[in-house]
Amino acid sequence: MYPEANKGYTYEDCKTTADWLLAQTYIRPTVGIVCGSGLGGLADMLKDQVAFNYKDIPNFPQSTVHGHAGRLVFGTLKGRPCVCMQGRFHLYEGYPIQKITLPMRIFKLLGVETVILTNAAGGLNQDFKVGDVMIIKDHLNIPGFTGNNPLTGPNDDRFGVRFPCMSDAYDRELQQLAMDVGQELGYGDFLREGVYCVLGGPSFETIAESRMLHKLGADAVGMSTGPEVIVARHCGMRVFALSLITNQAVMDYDSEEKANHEEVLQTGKERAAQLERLVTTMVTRMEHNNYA
Ligand SMILES: O=P(O)(O)O[C@@H]1C[C@H](O)[C@@H](CO)O1
Ligand code: HPA
Repeated sequence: MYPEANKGYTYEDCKTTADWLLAQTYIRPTVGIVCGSGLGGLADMLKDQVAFNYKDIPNFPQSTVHGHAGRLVFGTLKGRPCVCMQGRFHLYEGYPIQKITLPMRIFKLLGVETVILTNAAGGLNQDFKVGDVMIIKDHLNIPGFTGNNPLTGPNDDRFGVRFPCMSDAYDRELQQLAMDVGQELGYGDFLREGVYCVLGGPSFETIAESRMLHKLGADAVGMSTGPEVIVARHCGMRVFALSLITNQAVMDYDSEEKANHEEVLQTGKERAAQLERLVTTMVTRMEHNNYA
């Protein structure tokens, strides 16, 4: 009925990968972290690291994008066992959507309960500035509008239900925790919240597209995260996600600005330290508050 749709992404395939990883490390992560473009430094915050190159992990895709190292790092953050993807996969790399989201199911089978995702995104909200950090409260999954949803294909009830709810995709307590922690750390001036819009990429948006997405209610636009969130929620993990506003989407025909990946990586470098501190402090507090 769904030719090829589940080939290589079945429960058994995910279990093989998870069991292989569990056999190589004593760390049993309850928090899974995904690093966005230029934000891989988060993985370096982990102590007692056991790291794997994606190419050595059975059934794992390879990173092809500059700024995505392609390593899965196990370790602890202030004593809390974590696993961190230093590099994620995107639709535009040519992988089927089930493949780019496969790591979420492997996280689940490793024992992860809470997933924290970061990404680089273009700002659509005119109040946002480059360097702002947006707590994602919701998303517009544009590939899903045309049927490119990671849950397409036979449903395996061992992961989750056929028709999962997404109105509670982004955990509200974790959003509040991020706000609280951000304020305490003195990040209030650049901490925002908003709606993230996923496109397929790799071309950046035209002016008309950016204007349309803004009118539709998006505050930031990017090329990832939404599909991972859908799969993470399908299998019952709690989700928190952040966008670093690395550039302003061009919305004015008189503008000389041109979106480019170098600017994205540069802004990532400039904000990396604060982003890492925000996430690591949150992880510590999650433990303290029994969040995960
Ligand atoms: O992995 P993320 O979503 O952070 O990567 C963004 C989207 C594109 O891959 C790239 C564009 O510069 O950064
Ligand atoms: O402006 C953008 N558009 C889409 N994806 C992005 N990732 C970083 N910046 C952008």
